[in-house]
Amino acid sequence: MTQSSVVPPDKHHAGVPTVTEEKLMVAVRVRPLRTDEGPRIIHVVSDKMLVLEEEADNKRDVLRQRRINDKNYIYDRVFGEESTQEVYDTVCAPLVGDTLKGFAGAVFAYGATGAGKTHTMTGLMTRALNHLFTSIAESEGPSAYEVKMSYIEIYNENIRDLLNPSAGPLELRDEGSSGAPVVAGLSEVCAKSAGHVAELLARGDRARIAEPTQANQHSSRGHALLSVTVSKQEGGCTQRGRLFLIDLAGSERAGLRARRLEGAHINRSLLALGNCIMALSGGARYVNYRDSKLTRLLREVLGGRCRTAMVAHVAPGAAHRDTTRSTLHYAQRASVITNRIERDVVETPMQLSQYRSVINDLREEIARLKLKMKDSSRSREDLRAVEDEMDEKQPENAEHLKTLREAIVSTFKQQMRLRRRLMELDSHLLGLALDAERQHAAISHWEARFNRLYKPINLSGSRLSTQQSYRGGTGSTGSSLSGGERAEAEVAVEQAWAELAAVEREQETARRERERVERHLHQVRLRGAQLEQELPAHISSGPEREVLALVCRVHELEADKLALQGERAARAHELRRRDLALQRRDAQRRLSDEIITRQRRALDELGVGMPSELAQLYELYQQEIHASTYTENNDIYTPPYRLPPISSSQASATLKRYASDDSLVMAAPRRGGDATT
Ligand SMILES: Nc1ncnc2c1ncn2[C@@H]1O[C@H](COP(=O)(O)OP(=O)(O)OP(=O)(O)O)[C@@H](O)[C@H]1O
Repeated sequence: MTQSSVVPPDKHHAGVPTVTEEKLMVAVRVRPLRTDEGPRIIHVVSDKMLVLEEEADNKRDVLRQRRINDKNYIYDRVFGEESTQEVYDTVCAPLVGDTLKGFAGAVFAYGATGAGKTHTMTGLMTRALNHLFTSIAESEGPSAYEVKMSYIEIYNENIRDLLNPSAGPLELRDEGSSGAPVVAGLSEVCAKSAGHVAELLARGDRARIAEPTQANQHSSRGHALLSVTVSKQEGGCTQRGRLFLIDLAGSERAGLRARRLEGAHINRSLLALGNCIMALSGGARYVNYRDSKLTRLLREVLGGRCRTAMVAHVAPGAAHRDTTRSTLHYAQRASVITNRIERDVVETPMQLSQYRSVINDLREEIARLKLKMKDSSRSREDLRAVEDEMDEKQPENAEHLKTLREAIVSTFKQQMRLRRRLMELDSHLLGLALDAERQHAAISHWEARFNRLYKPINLSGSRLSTQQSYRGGTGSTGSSLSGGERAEAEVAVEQAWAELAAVEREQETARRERERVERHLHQVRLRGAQLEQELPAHISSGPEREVLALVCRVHELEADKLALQGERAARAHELRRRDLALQRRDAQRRLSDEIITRQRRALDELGVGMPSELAQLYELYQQEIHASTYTENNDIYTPPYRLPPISSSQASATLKRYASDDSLVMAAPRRGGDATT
C-alpha cells in the first residue's frame, strides 16, 4: 500500500520492524453504465478523482447551476468502467505479498446492490490465490508454507459455512487468544494448489444465497468472508499471515415482503459497519463493534492490526444518484481510518526448538544407518553377487564389521553424552536468563517504590553490563518511603545488582562451556560419518544385519528418551517463563495504578476539574480492576484496593484521606464494594 506512514517501530523481530501505522486505503470502482439506469452522472476525471453530477435546482440556468452543484471526490484510487487487472494490482497484490511475510491484510467491497461488489471480489479472490500459490512455488522453500482457507456467509445474522453448507448455523464466540471472535466449528480447508482453491471457491460461491432484486438479477443476500491463512515455519518460529476478502451484501430499499427481513438484517449490519467507520474516522476511543456479527468479525480488519483496503462500488446512472452519493460519502469517511499493522510471528519457545533440532539430528543419523541395511533399488541378482563376494571373504569381513560396529556404537554413545550435556547447558542458560530477568524485575520494583532512576557506577571487579550501566541513585523525587523502608529498599537493590552480576558471570562461563561441547560434538559426528562410510555398501543377511538392526533400535530408544526429557524440561521452563511474565505485567499494572492515582491527586490539589471523557475512562478502568479481582485466580497481584472515586466532592474527601496515608496512595474500600463508585 502506498499510503503507509511508518512510525518508529515499537517492536522488532529479528531486526525487522513489525509495527507500522497505516491509513485504510480507499478506492472507488465505477461499473459500466446500463441502458436502464438513466444518463451518466459519474465521471472519472483521473485515477484519483471523480465527479458526481448533481441535479440543478434552478431550472432556468441548468448548466451553470450544475457546475456549482457538481461535487468532486478524491480517493486513493478511482477505477473507471474499463478497469480490470489494475484493480487487483493496486488493491490486492501488495496485500498478498504482505501475507507471505506474516502480516494481515483485508479487502472489502462496499456499495449498493447491483453496484459491482461481487464482480470485483470474485476476480480478486481468484487472482489473489493464484498469486499466492505462484509466489510460494517460486520461493526458496515452498515446503515451509501451509495455506488454509475458510469461507463463510452471514445471512440474516446467521453464520453459514460455505465450504460445508450442510452444517447448521455456526456460533460466534469471543474466545480467540487475542480476544478476537472465533467461529465455532468452522471448517478450515488445507489448500493444496491454485486449482484446488478454484474448486473450493466455486463450491462456496454456489452455496451463497442469491436472489433477483430490482437492481440486480443475481443479488447476493449475505456478506461473504473468505479468510486465507498462510503459515510459514522458519527457524523455530511460525510466521502467520492472513488475508481476508469480504464481499458485503448491498443495501436496497425495502421492496417485496419476503425481502424485508433480509433487507432489515443487511441494513442493520451495514448500519453497524457505518457506525464503526464513523467512530473510527472521528478518532473515537470506543468503537462499538458488537451491534452485528459482521462488525464483530471485521473488528480486526477495521480497527485492528490489519492492512485494509476498501473498494466502494458505484453505478454510474442517474437512477442510483442517492445511493451513489451515500456510498461516496461513506468512502470519504473511511479514508481517514488508520490501523496499526503488526507482523504475526509466534516464537516457538527457543528451548523447545533446540531440543527438537537435537532429536531431529539423532533421527537423521539413525535413518542413515538403516539405509545402509537395505537397498531396494538393487536387483536380487546384484544382492546375490554381493552375498557371494562376502561369503568368499567371510572371516576378514566379519572381523571388520565387528570392529566397525563397535566403533559406531562407541561414537554414538559419545554423541549422546555430548548432546545431553548440550541440553543441560541450554537449560542452565535459560534458567540463568530467567534469574537475570527476575533480578531486573526486583530492581524495577524498588525503583518504582523509590521513585527514582539509577545512573552508572562501577562495580569493582566485575564487567559493566548494559543493565548495570544504569546503576546509582539520582536521588529521591517525592518517594513515599519511610526511613526504615528506604534502608530496606537500598539493601534489596544492592543485593539484586550483586545477584545480577553473579548471574552474568555464570552465563559467560556456561556459554564458553557450551561452545567447547559443541566443537567436540562436531568432531565426534565427523568421526561417526567416516565410520559409516566404511560400512560395506550392502549388508545382505545374517547375524550382522540383525546386530546392526539392534544397534539402530537402541539408538532410537535413546533418542526417544532424550526427546521426552527435552519436552518435559521445555514445558517446565515455559511455565517458569510465563510466571515471570505475569509478575512483570502485574508490576506494570501496579505502577499504572500509582501514576493514575497521583495524577488524580495532583489535579484535585490544583482544583482542575476532570474532563468528562477522562472521568469515563477512569470509571471503565475501575470496573476493569473490579472485574479482574473475580477472574484472576492468581496470587501475584490481586489489588487489595481500588482507585479513588471520581465524583468531585467525594474525590477531594477521599484524596485527602489518601494523602494522609503516605504508604501508598491507593487505600480505598476493599474488594466486594461498589465497583463504579
Ligand atoms: N466492472 C464491471 N464490468 C462489467 N460488468 C460488471 C462490472 N461490475 C458489475 N458488473 C455486472 O453488474 C451486475 C451486478 O454486479 P454484482 O452482482 O457484482 O453487484 P453487487 O454489488 O455484488 O450486487 P449485490 O449486492 O446485489 O449482490 C452483474 O451482472 C455484473 O456482472
